[in-house]
Amino acid sequence: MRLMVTGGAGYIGSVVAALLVEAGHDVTVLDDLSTGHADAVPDGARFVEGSITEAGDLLKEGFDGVLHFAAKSLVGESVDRPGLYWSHNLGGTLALLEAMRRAGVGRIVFSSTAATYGEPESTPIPETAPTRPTNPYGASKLAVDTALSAFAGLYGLAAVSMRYFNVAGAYGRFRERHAAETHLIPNILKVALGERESISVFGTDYPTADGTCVRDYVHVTDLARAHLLALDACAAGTHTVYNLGNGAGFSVREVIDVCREVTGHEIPVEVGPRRPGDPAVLVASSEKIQRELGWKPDHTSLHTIVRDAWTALRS
Ligand SMILES: NC(=O)c1ccc[n+]([C@@H]2O[C@H](COP(=O)([O-])OP(=O)(O)OC[C@H]3O[C@@H](n4cnc5c(N)ncnc54)[C@H](O)[C@@H]3O)[C@@H](O)[C@H]2O)c1
Ligand SMILES: O=c1ccn([C@@H]2O[C@H](COP(=O)(O)OP(=O)(O)O[C@H]3O[C@H](CO)[C@H](O)[C@H](O)[C@H]3O)[C@@H](O)[C@H]2O)c(=O)[nH]1
Repeated sequence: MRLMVTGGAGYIGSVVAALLVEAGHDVTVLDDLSTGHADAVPDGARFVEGSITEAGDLLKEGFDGVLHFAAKSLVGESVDRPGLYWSHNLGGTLALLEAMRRAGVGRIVFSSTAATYGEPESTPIPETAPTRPTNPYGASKLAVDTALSAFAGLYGLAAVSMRYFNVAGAYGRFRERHAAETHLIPNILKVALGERESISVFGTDYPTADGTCVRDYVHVTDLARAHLLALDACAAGTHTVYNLGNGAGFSVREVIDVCREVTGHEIPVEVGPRRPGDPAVLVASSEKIQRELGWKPDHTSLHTIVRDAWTALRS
């Protein structure tokens, strides 16, 4: 297929672009490099520097589908600058959807997020759980999911929203490389590399076994493979939502222990206050995508996820 990957110079988009090229697709990456890196675009993919708000002319070249990763995705920043998140994530995506409609591009796979659910009533979280986002980032992604349903119903768009839980690990050289890094695993590994003194643990008074937050870490390669399945399964006039996670939760302290094992570094810890808006436990039920598309995570061991991130970081 001839495919456009928005945000393909970023962490997850670059891994998906690499897998698409390997699978023989004709891939064009559209990325404004606001948080991505031109050298993360895989060999064999064409790179166009630009915004999703200006995708119209490019789309008219003729594409079979779009994989849409481009977004602002820092929860804390979204609380401080909600307008930026609404205009960038919702406004930007609406412009992209209109341009796709005008160009006759009828298929999209979209990066949604566990943040659309907010504080869950129970875990693991299925796709049928209430969506009550607790920050503008999650709200803007949920609004896009709603728009995708409308475009599917009105214009026959084939759309899939992938709700990622905590994405981690690396695929070869393709790794997480954010200038303003907020995610737990890359920040712990910076301590092991000597780029940070210690890791702050945000809260030890949660109602969990060791008092720290529990998250579901999914390997980026497993996550990326799911996109290829979704692309094939897209059906005209339907919008389908899938959760993507490992189905197992690890606490912040458990993650730090695994990072110690993998790196051999003592990783000093500082206990800090809770980070506003962090739910205690977020674990996915990925039963729907396993049942409907036959997806199964291969790299479920946290040790493997951290090892791959560590190897890529040092290469
Ligand atoms: N990393 C996670 O754990 C996680 C979890 C849930 C959802 N997501 C979603 O997955 C997607 C990818 O996340 P990531 O971690 O790879 O982020 P990233 O910041 O590494 O990648 C995003 C890419 O999009 C580009 N971009 C941003 N705005 C753009 C625009 N208007 N036009 C063109 N390019 C633009 C950036 O330059 C960057 O290369 C995002 O939509 C994010 O919300 C990520
Ligand atoms: O330096 C740090 C960084 C994080 N944490 C903790 O580690 C856990 C994981 O935090 P991350 O920032 O790595 O990930 P989040 O769970 O906050 O965010 C992820 O899940 C969200 C859904 O709620 C969004 O989808 C978001 O894009 C995705 O990265 C949280 O409990 C957080 O409080 C620390 O203790 N110290």
